[in-house]
Amino acid sequence: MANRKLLLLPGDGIGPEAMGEVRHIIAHMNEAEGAGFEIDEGLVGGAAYDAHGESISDADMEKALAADAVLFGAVGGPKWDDVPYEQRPEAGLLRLRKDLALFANLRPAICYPALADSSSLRKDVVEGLDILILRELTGGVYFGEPKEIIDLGNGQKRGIDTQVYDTYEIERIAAMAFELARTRDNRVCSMEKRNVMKSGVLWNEVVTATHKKGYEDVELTHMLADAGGMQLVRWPKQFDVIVTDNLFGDMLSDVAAMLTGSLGMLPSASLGAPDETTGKRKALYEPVHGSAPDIAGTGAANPIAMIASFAMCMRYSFEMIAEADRLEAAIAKVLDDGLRTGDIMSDGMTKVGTTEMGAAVLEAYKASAA
Ligand SMILES: NC(=O)c1ccc[n+]([C@@H]2O[C@H](COP(=O)([O-])OP(=O)(O)OC[C@H]3O[C@@H](n4cnc5c(N)ncnc54)[C@H](O)[C@@H]3O)[C@@H](O)[C@H]2O)c1
Ligand SMILES: CC(C)[C@H](C(=O)O)[C@@H](O)C(=O)O
Ligand SMILES: [Mg+2]
Repeated sequence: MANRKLLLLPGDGIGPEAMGEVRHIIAHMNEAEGAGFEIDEGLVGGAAYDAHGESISDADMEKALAADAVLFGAVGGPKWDDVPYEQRPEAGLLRLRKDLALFANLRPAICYPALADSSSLRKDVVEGLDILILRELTGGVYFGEPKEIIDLGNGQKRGIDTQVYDTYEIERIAAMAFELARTRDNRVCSMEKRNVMKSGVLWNEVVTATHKKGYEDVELTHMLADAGGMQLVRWPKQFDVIVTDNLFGDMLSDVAAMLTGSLGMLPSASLGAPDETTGKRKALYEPVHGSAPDIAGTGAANPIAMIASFAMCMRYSFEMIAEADRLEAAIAKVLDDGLRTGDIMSDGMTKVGTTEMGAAVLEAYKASAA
């Protein structure tokens, strides 16, 4: 039996609720298909803060470093609004990204056929949509120094964040964008704000230079990130792969989420560089959505983003392509059958909660066994 080490970090709010559905899928795969997932668990976010006063412990960081892949739920919520900035729940996620060196965040936005009517945009704008936002994840304004609030002594304070990018950080994400594009429609659009930001000027230069180093078969275009946001809602199907920095990628992927119907639909994969000896990448898989405090505890959360994140985990970390395809097809099947959580509900459909949706996906997965 294959030995596949997975660390589950369910986190806060709807994180544990959505993760519960993935747990059932993993249990089935271990029992019925000999998948050999070896599960460990840890605490992150507010749950970790409540247990030991920090958003992730060194012991759980060690587990994350030792795992083949990490499955992450969501962190945050009003309960922790007043904890010190360094210990806020979100800091646990940022530490995981930084310490595991997960520089590449793949955020696919796919509009399932059954949901073409659920977007706030017209059906013809989103129907058949399949784009990939590749977000740089360990640099930029998220991690640049200085990052502080200073007292100016005249009754004023100054908040400072620093946007920093070095050549190598842009090169490696650009190369990844070109490589991913080759597996898709072979087109990359790079987004920055070179008209305002020096880091944008460098980003544009380095992406262009990287393109010339063996990637000229891929079509490369550039767009200012604000115009990119506009084009994403005007005619998103013009894009294939969008490569952009940490902050623009955060915002543009939430915009892209609404093209698919709901934030509850969007999975993501965060990958590091291949290990020099084993070739394996460190990896963390998480839904794009947060802890959704407004619906946490009500059993209404859509578990599809979390389940689809597990499908990405099988695809990218374990080369379980057939299983990933089957799980994604199972999601499409339950949507075709008319099952909907509240966030994607529309007239004539059957409203279900988290557990019913998760169970239906698992049944559809089981039914697709060869
Ligand atoms: N990766 C993460 O852990 C992550 C990501 C984003 C936000 N957050 C944190 O989550 C907290 C809440 O942030 P927010 O409200 O801005 O964003 P959010 O993504 O938690 O929620 C935004 C809206 O989308 C809805 N929604 C999100 N996921 C859903 C799902 N699976 N099913 C149904 N509806 C869903 C919510 O009910 C809410 O109305 C904050 O503390 C924030 O920092 C964490
Ligand atoms: C929770 C927060 C730190 C995170 C981010 O800003 O990257 C989230 O919004 C995301 O998109 O994963
Ligand atoms: Mg975000």
